[in-house]
Amino acid sequence: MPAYDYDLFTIGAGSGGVRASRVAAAHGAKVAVAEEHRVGGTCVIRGCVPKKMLVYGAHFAEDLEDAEQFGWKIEGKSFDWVRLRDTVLGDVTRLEGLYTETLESHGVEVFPERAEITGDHEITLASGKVVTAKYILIATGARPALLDFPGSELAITSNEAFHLDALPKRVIIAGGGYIANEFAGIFNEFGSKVSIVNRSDQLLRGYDESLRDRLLQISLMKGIEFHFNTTFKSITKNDDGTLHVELEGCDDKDVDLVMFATGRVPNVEGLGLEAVGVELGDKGEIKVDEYSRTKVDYIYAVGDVTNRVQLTPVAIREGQAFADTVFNNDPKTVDYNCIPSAVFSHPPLAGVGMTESQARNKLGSIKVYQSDFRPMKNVVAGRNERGLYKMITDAENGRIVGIHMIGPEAPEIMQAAAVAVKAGLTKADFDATVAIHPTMAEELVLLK
Ligand SMILES: Cc1cc2nc3c(=O)[nH]c(=O)nc-3n(C[C@H](O)[C@H](O)[C@H](O)COP(=O)(O)OP(=O)(O)OC[C@H]3O[C@@H](n4cnc5c(N)ncnc54)[C@H](O)[C@@H]3O)c2cc1C
Ligand SMILES: NC(=O)c1ccc[n+]([C@@H]2O[C@H](COP(=O)([O-])OP(=O)(O)OC[C@H]3O[C@@H](n4cnc5c(N)ncnc54)[C@H](O)[C@@H]3O)[C@@H](O)[C@H]2O)c1
Repeated sequence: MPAYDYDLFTIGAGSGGVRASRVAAAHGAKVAVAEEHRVGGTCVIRGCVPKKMLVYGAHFAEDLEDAEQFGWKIEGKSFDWVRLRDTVLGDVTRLEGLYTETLESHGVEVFPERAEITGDHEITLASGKVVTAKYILIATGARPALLDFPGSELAITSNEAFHLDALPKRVIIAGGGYIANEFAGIFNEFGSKVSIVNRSDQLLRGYDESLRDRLLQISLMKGIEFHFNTTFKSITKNDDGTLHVELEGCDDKDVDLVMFATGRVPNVEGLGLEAVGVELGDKGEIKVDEYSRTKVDYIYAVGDVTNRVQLTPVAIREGQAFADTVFNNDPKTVDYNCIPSAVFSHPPLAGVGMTESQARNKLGSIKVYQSDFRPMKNVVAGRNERGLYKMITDAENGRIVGIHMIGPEAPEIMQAAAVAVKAGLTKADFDATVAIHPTMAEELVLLK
């Protein structure tokens, strides 16, 4: 047996890499991790966490507006983007410190630099240092996909959105998925004129059709513009520094900012994967088996770089399962069935299990229960915005196969409802549960 410098070398200290490294070290392994940007990865540094803080900040716009109906007179209110931006960035730095501390307190050595595989069991760091490891874990995540057309380099991505010097008066967001809808809500609440430009006529593919329609309706009502079946021809800079955007499918637009939110591509380039025999799939993702092992028996990969489900809790589970399997002799796989998810749009939406059309195709005979209601707070505020909850059951046995919700706090409510769906409960189990009144969540046990 050759002697290696480390039992495990992890490339990438994001959601998957941090969990895997920490747990492997707790199981007694000698572990090092390399991070080329900042410890914490996408989710902590420029994803879920700062995004959610901006969503909170943005929502005050509506709360302050609604407050008047509840008797509050708020004079001279104004919004300071730089103050919010710096508060968020400050908290991100605090979290980065905590993640680094957790790694170090578990005895994981952290290299703040890029790493590449340069030979069998061999990793070379940007500084030139060469180390060896018995196992290598690739947890390099993904990066924003960029569109390619004349002037496309003038656009930003979510990476830059957290650092803007000023809010754009007018912004075009390309794409119709998670990031496009979340940032459309954020910018719109802050007062920017938002236009979503989407190449297809579908938003948020994979979510239940009724929720997608409802989000579109409400977003239009809030003043967000949508241009479907529209593509980019060019972006040029006007004399005053604003951007002229030529579009195919709708009129040209002059805006202050264009942001691409058109998916994410796995970070596999320049890692030396081909040379050691790691196999890639059609989208450039690392191909792995159910234990996250690549074609090379000592190289594993977890998280977005494998393009299974691009969500932080999934990357974390994959990292945990890898560490338990390899370093605790406790083979574990991740169960991808019934993963709940949410879009932190305004209002947010959330889903678990099959959508109505998926269930109809798969099961044939289904029952759909739904509640289309105006939350009490919206009624008092005079806000004409309705929530929609849907439950899809297998008509044969009443088992719930999907729950879908749009409305205030939908993701918070969904986390608990997802336990019931995962556990295979039936509509009758929900009916047997006494409501908590008055709540929005009680709609779930009162569905007709
Ligand atoms: C704007 C945005 C919002 C999001 N919101 C949510 C949300 O609300 N909920 C949710 O569940 N998910 C959300 N996600 C997705 C989530 O962030 C990812 O699924 C998750 O971070 C994936 O974790 P990972 O460990 O695979 O990769 P990452 O967290 O991306 O970590 C990979 C790390 O590897 C580093 N790296 C890459 N190559 C190298 C190299 N050669 N050497 C050294 N280091 C390297 C990178 O710098 C990075 O830090 C969001 C993503 C974005 C972009
Ligand atoms: N709340 C959350 O959990 C959350 C939030 C943000 C991001 N994420 C994760 O990050 C991933 C990336 O987010 P996203 O919004 O960039 O991706 P997405 O897959 O949700 O949406 C991508 C959008 O871009 C469009 N698109 C793709 N290629 C295009 C092209 N060449 N030209 C024009 N349009 C194109 C698609 O039609 C789609 O509407 C998500 O899939 C998700 O897994 C999760």
